[in-house]
Amino acid sequence: MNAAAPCALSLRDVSLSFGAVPVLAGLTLEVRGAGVTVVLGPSGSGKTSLLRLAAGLIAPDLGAVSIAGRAEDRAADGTRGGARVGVMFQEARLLPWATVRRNLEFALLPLKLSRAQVTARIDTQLARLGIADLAARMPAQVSGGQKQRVALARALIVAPRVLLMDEPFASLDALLREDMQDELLRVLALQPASVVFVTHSVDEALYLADRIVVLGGGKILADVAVTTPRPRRVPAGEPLGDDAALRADLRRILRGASSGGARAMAARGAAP
Ligand SMILES: Nc1ncnc2c1ncn2[C@@H]1O[C@H](COP(=O)(O)OP(=O)(O)OP(=O)(O)O)[C@@H](O)[C@H]1O
Repeated sequence: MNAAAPCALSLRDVSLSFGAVPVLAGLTLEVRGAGVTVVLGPSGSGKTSLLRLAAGLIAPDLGAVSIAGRAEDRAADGTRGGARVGVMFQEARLLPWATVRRNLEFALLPLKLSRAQVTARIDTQLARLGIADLAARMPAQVSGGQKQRVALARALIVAPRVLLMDEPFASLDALLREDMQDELLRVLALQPASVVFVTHSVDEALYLADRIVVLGGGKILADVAVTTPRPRRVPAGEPLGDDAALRADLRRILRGASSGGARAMAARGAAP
């Protein structure tokens, strides 16, 4: 994390419960600069809740949440920012009654662009994701993988400073999932953003992350930088080279050994 970069996302002493169910307990997390921060945790550890807090969809019981989305932000083409947070979920959540192009147009509405700017932005984004030929199709006429590409295009088209992604590739088959992971990294090289990416897959975390934050028991159990050079893909089944030890640690901590796992990570030099 670049400590000098402006804060993209900040959760400070955040607590959240649903009725009697405590989910987050005094959690503090800061994300700065461009790069992929993966939030990793077992089912029910509060990953989605953390993302929904970040997106402003729910409010914490205690603590403060702030996210870059300020009106004074300007996109690369000089237009005003408006909603400068992109969100992507496990399901594409496209408007079923609108073409792919119209779906992207709706995402751009808050930016109050001219018609020419809207057209140019959509054409650029569709081309960047290799789906220009889908522009006139309805969501029901595109495949699951294509839908997620459209959803990624829709999230990126506002040139977000922060991109929140909740298991966006979890419903895809293994090969398509790998393609989308590569696609995400490729597009981020063209349009950098602070990405907060939720997953429960250790392999996905190690492939994508610049930083991995492990959630458990309502808190952050481990916070590690992943510095392995990209590309990190290896043939299926083989350990991830330099990351093999980290991978083993992450698996241990996720297996519910929040006590032993956290200590192992700390012993390895991970920031608590
Ligand atoms: N709207 C809600 N009302 C009541 N309880 C909720 C609500 N949303 C989440 N929870 C509960 O909060 C806890 C954390 O849920 P959350 O979805 O954030 O976890 P998660 O780590 O994303 O899980 P998963 O990996 O299974 O998606 C769970 O016990 C869940 O049942």
